[in-house]
Amino acid sequence: MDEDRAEATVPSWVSLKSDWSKGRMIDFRSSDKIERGEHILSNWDQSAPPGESSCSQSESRSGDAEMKPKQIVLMIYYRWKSLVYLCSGGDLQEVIEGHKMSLKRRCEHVTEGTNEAGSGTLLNKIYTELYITEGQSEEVDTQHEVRQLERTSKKNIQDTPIKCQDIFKVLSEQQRHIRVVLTNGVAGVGKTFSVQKFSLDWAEGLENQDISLVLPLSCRELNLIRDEQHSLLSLLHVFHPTLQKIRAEDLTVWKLLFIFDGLDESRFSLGFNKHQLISDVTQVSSVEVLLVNLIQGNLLPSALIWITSRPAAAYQIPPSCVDRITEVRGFTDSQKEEYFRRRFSDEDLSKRIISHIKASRSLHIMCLIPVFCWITAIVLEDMMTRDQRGELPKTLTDLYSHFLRVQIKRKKQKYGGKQRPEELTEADKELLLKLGRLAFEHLEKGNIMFYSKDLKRCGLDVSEVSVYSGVCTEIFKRESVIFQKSVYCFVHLSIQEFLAAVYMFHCYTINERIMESFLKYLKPNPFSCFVGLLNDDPATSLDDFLMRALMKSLESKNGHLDLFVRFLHGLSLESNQRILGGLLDQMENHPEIIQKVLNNLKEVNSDEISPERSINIFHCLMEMKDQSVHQEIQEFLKSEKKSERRLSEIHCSALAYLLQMSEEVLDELNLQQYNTSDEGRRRLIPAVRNCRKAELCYCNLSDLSCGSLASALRSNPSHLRVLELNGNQLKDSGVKLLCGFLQDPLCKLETLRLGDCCLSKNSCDSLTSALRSNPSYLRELDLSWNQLKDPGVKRLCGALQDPLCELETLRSVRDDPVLSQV
Ligand SMILES: Nc1ncnc2c1ncn2[C@@H]1O[C@H](COP(=O)(O)OP(=O)(O)OP(=O)(O)O)[C@@H](O)[C@H]1O
Repeated sequence: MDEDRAEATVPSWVSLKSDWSKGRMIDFRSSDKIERGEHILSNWDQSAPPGESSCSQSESRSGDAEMKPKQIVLMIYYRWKSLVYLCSGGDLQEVIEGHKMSLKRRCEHVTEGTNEAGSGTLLNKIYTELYITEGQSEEVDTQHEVRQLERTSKKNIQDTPIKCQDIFKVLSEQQRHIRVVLTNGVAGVGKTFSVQKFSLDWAEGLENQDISLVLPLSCRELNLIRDEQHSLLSLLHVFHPTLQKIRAEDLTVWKLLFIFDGLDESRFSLGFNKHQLISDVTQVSSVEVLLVNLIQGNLLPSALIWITSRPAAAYQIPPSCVDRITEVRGFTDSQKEEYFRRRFSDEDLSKRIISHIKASRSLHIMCLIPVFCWITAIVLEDMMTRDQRGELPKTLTDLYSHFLRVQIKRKKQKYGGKQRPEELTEADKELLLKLGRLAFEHLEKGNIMFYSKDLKRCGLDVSEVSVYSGVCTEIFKRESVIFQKSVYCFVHLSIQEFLAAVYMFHCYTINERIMESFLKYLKPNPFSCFVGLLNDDPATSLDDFLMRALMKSLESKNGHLDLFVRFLHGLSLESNQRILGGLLDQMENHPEIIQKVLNNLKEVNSDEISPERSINIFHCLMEMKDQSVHQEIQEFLKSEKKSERRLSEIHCSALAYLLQMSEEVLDELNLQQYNTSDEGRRRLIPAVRNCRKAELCYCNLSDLSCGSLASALRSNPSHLRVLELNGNQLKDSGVKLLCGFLQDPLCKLETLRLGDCCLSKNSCDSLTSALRSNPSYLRELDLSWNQLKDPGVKRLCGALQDPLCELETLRSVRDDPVLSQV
């Protein structure tokens, strides 16, 4: 199937186009064509003339009455041009129809793994409506869906749902013309499926027919021409060969929609501040420059742009260029059920699967993200149709181990063999471990796409069907073929992370040297319990190995090894090793060793690690099925005398996790009320995302804590009204990080106390620009006991003159906090 799909991307379009257009008469009187022509004319009523920046687009779209003479002239010119074009018999309709057919062919089948090579499922058969909201409601600094799960299982009542097909529509009177839409969503939440469904509905003539051409351009494919120079026109010719005949002037006449799917996968950097200005579709430049010019509206100012991205990469697009932000949030509870009903034609089976999922809280939460629905469907279908059912998966390692086991079994059933279906042959094992190596080596570098040479380096023979058939079809796939170059990837990032962990665990059991180079770390060991350990010493015991891997993962800034290290801990349990049917050499782990691993996790000293990331230590415990900390925190929450109970650091991570997950918004979080260490208090910071008032005074917080505080605040800005940070060494750098949150229009903070925080005039600058961008909420700002100096305060006062500024009280006196009314 993958090969089919890969071929279908480019070469088939060419043949489709040439076959289709061969010998076909064009009927200029076709009513369809006339309608299309009228459409184009009416579209031009809404579009602005070229040459204006996107960021100022909206003002120029208010209708003819308010247009400047130059705009009217340009508009008449475009109307005339499109009319001449139609009348001169341009094969507009033909090109559009050809493109629609090609797009339909490309989008009507889904590309998720399938065990039957060559057979694809129809998108419309399994496509289930997703929960998409307008606006950004959740944290944007996380890139992995698993971490997102911990936040999105609760819905915010202020969210405004929006249908995928409506994302370019003006839905209320307050809205202006929507030209650039940015759709955020974590991995596997359904962004590509949404793009595919939008394109299919357009190609089938069902939705958005006012758009002349929908032009999807996947960022992972654009990577392939990263080093080449192209004009926008030649770029379209390369990726949409059905459009070979279109000319530069056509592009300026039609209403186009460019879809850039998967910005996070792009390997180019978008320099919005400094770049070559391009307004001509035939002008040659790099892909990134073309993209920036399109987004800014310098190039084809009337073209619509839709960008999808995982949250971690979305920041690359300046908010001023975006007219609408939407977020794919996954499936609601009823959509989850709908998904399983659509997936299985056997109604009884789907009913049983749904009731099993409902009975398991962890599975039910996981199914919020569609890709987990898919994995769960595969695992549960197998378990339900088997005689001995066994225990349902409870942890992620459980689920993924079962998933891999199902793949192994399917292969055996398909190709026969003497062993029991669950057992692996040496060849299978070898192949899976080679894939594991590929997964691991590229995960370390942050790569999710591989070329043939990467496969060869890991001993994988790309020409072998074994890579695509049997055991690997739902694990690994050839994504596309462009310019005769194949690109490969794992069906999902989490599968890459799981196989990478399997491989690393295997290396540990056979004492492979690669493990040593991975586990070597340069920073001084931050773990008090390992102070005596030399960094270069080989990892000998399981506890040492796992602790070093955890340490390595915590060193990563973006958490790209978090899920990997969770899987690694899960795989240390014999029960999970057994599920994998001989892929891992089973280790005899004495209970004392496992206990030591658990104790290490509970005692990790993470002074230098962000509190957000420390929560992963708690997740590692959960993957090892240790419920003790979880239970103790549940008891703590129920207890009357909370301040008397001493909380360890791991307790605080667990508490932070539970508080941020809670349906209820906390009225007040006062860190001083918890009987714990300074580090414990820091680990509670992520809970700020779910409270109205946060008192974090005199907690020895530094600028490092401000980073995680800012990211916690950005996640749910609508709740927090009061933030007190007096007496912490935040410094200017910390305040700068906080101001990133303050200037967000969604931030409704009313009181901010930063007294005695080691601030200088630089903080005044940061606060001034934050107040200028978001002047309407802050009422009280306390800056007393800092070294602000007069020029700093003066600048701040400048911002207060803004008529929109609502600040009522500013404390800024150095010696004595005197209240000054503004
Ligand atoms: N609307 C949907 N209906 C049915 N299944 C879906 C839907 N959306 C997603 N899925 C399932 O989830 C998988 C992942 O979806 P998709 O590739 O669209 O995610 P994504 O958000 O683009 O992820 P990534 O950021 O990793 O590219 C799909 O292969 C499919 O199995």
